[in-house]
Amino acid sequence: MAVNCYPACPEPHLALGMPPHSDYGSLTIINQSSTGLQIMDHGKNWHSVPVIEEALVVQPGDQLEIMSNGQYKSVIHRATVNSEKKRLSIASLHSLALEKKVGPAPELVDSQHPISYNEGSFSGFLDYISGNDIMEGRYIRHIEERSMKVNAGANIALGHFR
Ligand SMILES: O=C(O)CCC(=O)C(=O)O
Ligand SMILES: [Fe+2]
Repeated sequence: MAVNCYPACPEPHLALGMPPHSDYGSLTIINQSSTGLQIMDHGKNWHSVPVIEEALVVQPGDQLEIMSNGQYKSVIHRATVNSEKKRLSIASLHSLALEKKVGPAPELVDSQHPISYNEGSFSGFLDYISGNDIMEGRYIRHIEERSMKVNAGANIALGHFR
């Protein structure tokens, strides 16, 4: 579980509380004290997630994208700050165990839907983010690119935040 506290910021247009990322786990459940969470759509536009009384936000993470062989996509999200008040969020991150290898479900792989991801793990994710700039690339794209190179025998350039 992560408890995030974002103090009021005098110049919110110049700062972010948390940069764009996807969570590695399967599902993340978020409770936010005020608006600030934003999600990216396929056109790379940002949308604020409204605060709805007694409702929680549930976001698919990278493990769900991998296990579903890309049928579900993990959500790219970020946290903005505001000039008036401190914001709190509580994120309950649900992941398989640290060393557990996660790959596409065999039932979802066939000639029409070739394997799109190599196996990943939470520890692989931690190694990746500790050695790379998270603004430059995502772990899930890293394991996807590797598998696409292996499958297609070609180096396919992929955009970072998709
Ligand atoms: O503060 C938020 O709403 C987002 C927090 C978040 O993305 C995270 O803890 O991974
Ligand atoms: Fe997150």
